[in-house]
Amino acid sequence: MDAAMEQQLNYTAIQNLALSMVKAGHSVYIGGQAGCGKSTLVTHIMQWVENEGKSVAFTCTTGVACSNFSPVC
Ligand SMILES: Nc1ncnc2c1ncn2[C@@H]1O[C@H](COP(=O)(O)OP(=O)(O)OP(=O)(O)O)[C@@H](O)[C@H]1O
Repeated sequence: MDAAMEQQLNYTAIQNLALSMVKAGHSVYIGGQAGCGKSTLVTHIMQWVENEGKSVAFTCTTGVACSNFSPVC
């Protein structure tokens, strides 16, 4: 994900914190109430990882959960 993409999304402070921690190489648990932006952030983290030339392994506990990530599942 490039800087323009991050700017366009206008992430919240907590989304930016999680993103910066991922970029720093930390393992991050992303949780929160329904609709707070978890899936949006995870999708863009996956895009960022791929843009870094790395592979992404993505799993969900159910098919319904995975349906939120149609571009990758
Ligand atoms: N920083 C943001 N600013 C504005 N809208 C946002 C932001 N992050 C996410 N959204 C929007 O909020 C909506 C809910 O986001 P998302 O589906 O990522 O939430 P979620 O936490 O994964 O929800 P759920 O727990 O129900 O699966 C989407 O329409 C998404 O585009």
